[in-house]
Amino acid sequence: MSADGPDRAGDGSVDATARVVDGAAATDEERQVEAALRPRRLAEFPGQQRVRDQLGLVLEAARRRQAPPDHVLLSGPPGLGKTTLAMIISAELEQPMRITSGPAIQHAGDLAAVLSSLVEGEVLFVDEIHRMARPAEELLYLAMEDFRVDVIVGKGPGATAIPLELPPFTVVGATTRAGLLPAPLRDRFGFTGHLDYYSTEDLQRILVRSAGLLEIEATRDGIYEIASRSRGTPRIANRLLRRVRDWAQVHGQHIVDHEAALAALELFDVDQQGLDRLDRAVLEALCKRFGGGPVGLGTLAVAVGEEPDTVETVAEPYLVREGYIVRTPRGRSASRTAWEHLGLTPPHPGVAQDQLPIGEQPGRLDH
Ligand SMILES: Nc1ncnc2c1ncn2[C@@H]1O[C@H](COP(=O)(O)OP(=O)(O)OP(=O)(O)O)[C@@H](O)[C@H]1O
Repeated sequence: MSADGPDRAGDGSVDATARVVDGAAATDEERQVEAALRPRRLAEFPGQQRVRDQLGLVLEAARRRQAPPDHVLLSGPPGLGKTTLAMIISAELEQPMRITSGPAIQHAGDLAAVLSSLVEGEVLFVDEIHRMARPAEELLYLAMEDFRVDVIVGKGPGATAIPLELPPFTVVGATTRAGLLPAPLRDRFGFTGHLDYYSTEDLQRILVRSAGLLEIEATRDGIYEIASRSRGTPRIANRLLRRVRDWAQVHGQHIVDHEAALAALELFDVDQQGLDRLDRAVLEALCKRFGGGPVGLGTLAVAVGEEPDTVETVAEPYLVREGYIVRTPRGRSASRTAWEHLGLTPPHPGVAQDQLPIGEQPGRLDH
C-alpha cells in the first residue's frame, strides 16, 4: 500500500484493493511471512477455545483408535486460522498433508488424480471448498463416504466406470461460505468447526507471539493498540504489527510502543475501531449525503466511487457486524453508532421502523 493511503488516484475515490485491514492474504510475500507465524500445534494456538477443545477431542480419539478421524470442515471469515488449523491437524495426526483448493479443481478428473494418489491416513486440505465444480463435488463426497472413486475410461457411449478403492484418508475443507456447500457434501463432514472473530485479549496474545518470532521489541500498550484495531482478525493484527514496526524503524526507534502504534495506524488510515478510509467513506456518504438512509447499494457505491460488489463484500460485512450499518428492505441505513463514530448527531432519537434488521420487519422484501 502506498504511504498516502488508498486514495491513490487523488480524486477522492477509495482504492479498495490497497486496504491494510483486508482479512484476505494479499501477496506472496505476505504468505511467506504468514507461514513463519503459524502456530504448529493445537496447544500453541491462541483463541477459538471451543473449536480447539472439540478438535482436540476428535483427534485424540482418532489417535487412540489408530484410525483416521472423521472429515473436518472449518468455516469462518478470512484470516482467522482455517489453514493454520488444517496444518495443525496434519501435525497432530503425524500424517502428511496434500493441499488443493476449490478453484483448482474444475474437473472431476483433476480430483480423481489427487484422490487416487493419496496414501493411507493422509490429510487432504481443500481450501475454498465451496468453489469446487459440481461434478468434482459429487466425486468428492462419494470418495469421502466409501473411500472409492469411479475412474471413467473412454468417451461417449463406450465409456466405462472402473471403481478404484482408496486407502482411508481425512478431508479437511475450509470455507468462508459454508452456506454455499451443497447438503450432501456438508453432511459428509463428521466435525464442523466454526471460527469466530477473536477478542482483543486473544489478539494481544497472538501479537506477543508474532513479535517474538519476528524479533520485534514491543510494549504492552503498543500491542494493545494494534490488537484493538485489528477487526478481530489475526491476519490483520500481524500485518498491522509489521507496519508499526516499519514506522518505528524509519523513525529511528527500535521498539513498537504506544506512540509508534498511534502514528503508524494514523498514517495507514486505521482508526480506533479498526475502520479504514473505505469504511468511513461509506458511513460519511450514508450520514452526510443521504441523511442516514435508507439508500440502495448501487447509489451508495456510486457515492464512494466503488463497485457495488466491493462495498457489499469488502466494507459492509464488518460495518454490519459491528452495528454501524443496518441492512433494511429499502437499502442501507446508518445506525446511531455510525453517526456517533463520525462525531455527528443522529437526526432522530432511537431506531426508525425501517432501520430494523430484515426479518424483524414483517412482510417486506430486500431489494
Ligand atoms: N489463533 C491464531 N494464533 C496465531 N496466529 C494465527 C491464529 N489464527 C490465524 N493466525 C495467523 O493469521 C494468518 C492467517 O491465518 P490462516 O491463513 O490460517 O487464515 P485462513 O482462515 O485460512 O484465511 P483464508 O480464509 O484467507 O485462507 C497466519 O499467519 C496465521 O499464522
